[in-house]
Amino acid sequence: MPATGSWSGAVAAEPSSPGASHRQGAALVFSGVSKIYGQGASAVHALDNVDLTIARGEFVAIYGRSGSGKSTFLNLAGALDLPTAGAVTVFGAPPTHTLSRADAARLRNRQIGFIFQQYNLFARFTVAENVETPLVYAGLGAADRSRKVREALALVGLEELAARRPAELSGGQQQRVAVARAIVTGPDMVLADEPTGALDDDTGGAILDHLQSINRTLGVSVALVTHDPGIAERAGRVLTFRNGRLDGDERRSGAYGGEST
Ligand SMILES: Nc1ncnc2c1ncn2[C@@H]1O[C@H](COP(=O)(O)OP(=O)(O)OP(=O)(O)O)[C@@H](O)[C@H]1O
Repeated sequence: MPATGSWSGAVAAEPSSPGASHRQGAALVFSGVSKIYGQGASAVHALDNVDLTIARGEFVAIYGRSGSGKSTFLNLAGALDLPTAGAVTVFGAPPTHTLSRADAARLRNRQIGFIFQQYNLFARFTVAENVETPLVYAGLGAADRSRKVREALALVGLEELAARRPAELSGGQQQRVAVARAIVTGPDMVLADEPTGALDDDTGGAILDHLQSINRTLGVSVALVTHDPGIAERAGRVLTFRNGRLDGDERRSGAYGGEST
């Protein structure tokens, strides 16, 4: 595979829009994907020749020890970073390394929702304003934004807290705001990096329940990074990484997303 680790600048075809024919087929394809940070003696092979496909509607745990390559996987899957070699394809769009930065940003905004361990909310914005942010980037009008924000907050049970600021919320409530922000644009896939890592078991379990509900009722694919086996076993499929290699691919019936695979 040719080295692909920078934005080519070439203007790729417009990524598919939600509701288009990509609703059938793969959510995510990794073909011979490697990621090397640094060069020479200090080079770190964070991902090593990874091949995998995640189908539309799956709920997948990305599992492995610290340093196994989980976050690197998520960054490549979300077109936040590029592989050093190989190709990453998201919902049938051209491979991420062929997209311009603008096309990659559009792909992220339209089709991918991100959730992080530390919530990453804007402290000075209200709950509603935080959830509204991706809709502003998407160019929606004020009335549509307001309706979608209300719907997303209702999905996570936070309508009453719309006017508060993040510092006035519990950790679990802040993560529910992050979930609402991740789904407000109607993405096809949610990528979550240790979303329960900062929460106690019960509160974290409630976040997983929200993600399950989004997966089941909206058909949104979910890829959730965790180093916690108890969380991984709730997913319909567990992809285990070890030293940058895909070391296991286990499907479970009856778990989240288990029926759809
Ligand atoms: N920007 C970077 N520069 C250099 N090395 C990096 C960079 N990001 C990650 N790495 C290295 O790549 C390897 C994989 O890191 P990654 O963050 O993907 O692992 P992880 O499984 O998510 O770990 P954790 O569970 O601790 O977050 C590690 O050895 C890490 O030190």
